[in-house]
Amino acid sequence: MSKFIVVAIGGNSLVKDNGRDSIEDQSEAVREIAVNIADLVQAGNDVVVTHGNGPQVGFELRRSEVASEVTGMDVTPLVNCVAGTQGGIGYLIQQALTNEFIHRRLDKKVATVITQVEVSKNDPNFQSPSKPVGSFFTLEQAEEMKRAKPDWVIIEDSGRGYRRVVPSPKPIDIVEKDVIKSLIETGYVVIAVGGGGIPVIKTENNTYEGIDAVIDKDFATSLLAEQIDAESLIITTGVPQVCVNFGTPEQKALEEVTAAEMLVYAEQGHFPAGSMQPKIEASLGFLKKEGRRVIITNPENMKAAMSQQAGTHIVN
Ligand SMILES: Nc1ncnc2c1ncn2[C@@H]1O[C@H](COP(=O)(O)OP(=O)(O)O)[C@@H](O)[C@H]1O
Ligand SMILES: NC(=O)OP(=O)(O)O
Repeated sequence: MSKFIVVAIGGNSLVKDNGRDSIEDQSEAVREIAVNIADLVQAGNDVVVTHGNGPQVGFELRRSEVASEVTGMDVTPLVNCVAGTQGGIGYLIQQALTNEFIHRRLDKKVATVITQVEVSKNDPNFQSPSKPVGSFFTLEQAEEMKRAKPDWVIIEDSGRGYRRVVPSPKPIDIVEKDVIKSLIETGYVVIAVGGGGIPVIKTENNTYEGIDAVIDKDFATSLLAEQIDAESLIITTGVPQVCVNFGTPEQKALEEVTAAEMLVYAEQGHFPAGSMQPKIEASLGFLKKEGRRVIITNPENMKAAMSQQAGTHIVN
């Protein structure tokens, strides 16, 4: 199999106004990202796209909970909210990329694969929710929500406000990996493991069944990149570079660092759980094989980052 670039799009980078969940805003953000991805494809790279859904899956769940309170309809299980957002965001990316290829007269087809990702029902992360979803709250709003919803777990999210968290088990296997590989080998630009994939567990009969959780898309993306033997992983997020001492007067952006150096920064506590830490851990997992490269940057800088002029580059 030839070498591929896997591009992961952060769920937060698709949201402009966190309170609104506007499809118009998401479409615009996706169209901007599609231009950058099309540049990679036009330059001759085989590209696989993955994306997050943290904000969107929380909005979807909340919509369903509020509708249930008003109408008595059943609340949509979290796993189905993941499936819904995977389809909805996949559609936006698929259409934006297809249109970009039409504009450029590039003979490229795009396919989104509904992807199930296996997790263990015994994963300890089911007991300690850590994945931030949905809106950001102020401290006052968070306290009010905790009083109204005693079963919610709410944490502070990287200095950006307070958010509800849900269980986030580690991905073990990508159920549709062979379908994804075949599509890539046939020349498709594939969108897969959206929202970290739909979490499923293996039953005693060796079949699959959904389980309520949101898998971190950075871990699922790293596993996919591993399983298709990708050469590079580009993680796009809300910042142009990874920093040490983030959000303090001593903040310093990282340009090129080795995996060993990044591990030291991680151990020193520079990367918070639920935001930058999973990206770094997923990157270090992918970099265990020689010759690979991870780039972390924002969508605007993706092209410049490919020629080493932007972003944080992590190498072996
Ligand atoms: N050390 C750090 N360097 C850069 N950004 C950081 C750091 N620590 C936390 N962040 C924050 O984490 C965010 C990325 O996490 P998040 O928004 O949850 O990811 P995603 O883009 O996948 O949705 C960045 O946009 C930034 O605000
Ligand atoms: N599922 C997931 O990790 O989404 P975000 O990238 O939006 O946090």
